[in-house]
Amino acid sequence: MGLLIEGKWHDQWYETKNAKGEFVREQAGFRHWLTKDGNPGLTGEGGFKAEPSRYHLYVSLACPWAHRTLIFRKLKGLEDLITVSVVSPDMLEQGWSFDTETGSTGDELYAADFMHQIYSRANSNYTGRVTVPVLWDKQQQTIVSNESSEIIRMFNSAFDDLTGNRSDYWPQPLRDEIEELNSWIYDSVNNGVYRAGFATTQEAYEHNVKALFSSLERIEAILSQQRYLTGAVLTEADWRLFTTLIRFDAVYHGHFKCNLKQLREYPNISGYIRELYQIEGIAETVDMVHIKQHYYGSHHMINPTQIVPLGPELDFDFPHERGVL
Ligand SMILES: N[C@@H](CCC(=O)N[C@@H](CS)C(=O)NCC(=O)O)C(=O)O
Repeated sequence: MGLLIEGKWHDQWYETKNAKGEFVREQAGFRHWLTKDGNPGLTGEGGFKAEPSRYHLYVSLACPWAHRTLIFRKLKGLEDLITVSVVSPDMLEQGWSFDTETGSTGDELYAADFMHQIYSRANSNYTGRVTVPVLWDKQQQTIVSNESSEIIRMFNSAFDDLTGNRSDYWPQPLRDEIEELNSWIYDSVNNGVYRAGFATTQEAYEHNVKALFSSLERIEAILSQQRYLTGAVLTEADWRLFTTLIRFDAVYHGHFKCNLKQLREYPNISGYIRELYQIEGIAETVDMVHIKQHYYGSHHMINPTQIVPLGPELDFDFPHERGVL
């Protein structure tokens, strides 16, 4: 685990001392937008037109942020247009690395050994953490974006004219509501589990676990009244939440000590997870072996023995019964 400083790799754990034991997630460094016509998007530069076979995703199957992009690739029928490389579940001294042994693919483009080499290829002087997902442009040989929340918005519409798939997970009338949900769910749940797990003081840990569970109670209440977060329509906000929920009982509950309850104890959240999991193509994006191997095997500071627990036994295939709402 580490970062690049002026293009050189340094093996270094997260700095939490300056923030009273709090884990502070770094802002993503590449923020261009892939668009229908190649015009610039909200940030960064233009020149990234939606075209078949031009873009590549680097993902970890363990990572909830990368998982969002794989879900949108699936939902939007982009599998033939956008190729994928899957990193090794182990993120050790060299950070994310490539192998072909464990359900990983190796680097399909350049046969690199480590993900930091992909970042250096895009910018030989890069300073920052080397994260997944990465959306790579094979034509310009650079990173379009390493920010999942923006990559899923690109996937939501940029390729629609090529695929004819116009399903919309960010519908105009719901955007304000989605933004509001995303905001508190990101802080206390998506990033909240990390803030609990990577905290290095008791106070920071407790603060984050309490905030996490108060948001889970709030989500349980919402989902007891309606099928999805905004009501009857499944949106981006649900998919962003899903990738954290599906990992919860397997890793965040134990490894990150988010253990006031298991999600199995929340009937509405549990049914909701199963419903989303059972949507066509989604189960294939969930890899519990990579998920457990990554977290328990990569964070030495939390789990020095690297032993991966056998349980819990989880079954997301039984009926969700959310149709009654
Ligand atoms: N803002 C990024 C965050 C991505 C991120 O932090 N990914 C984790 C994996 S789950 C990572 O690569 N961490 C490596 C590190 O922090 O050094 C996004 O949502 O795309």
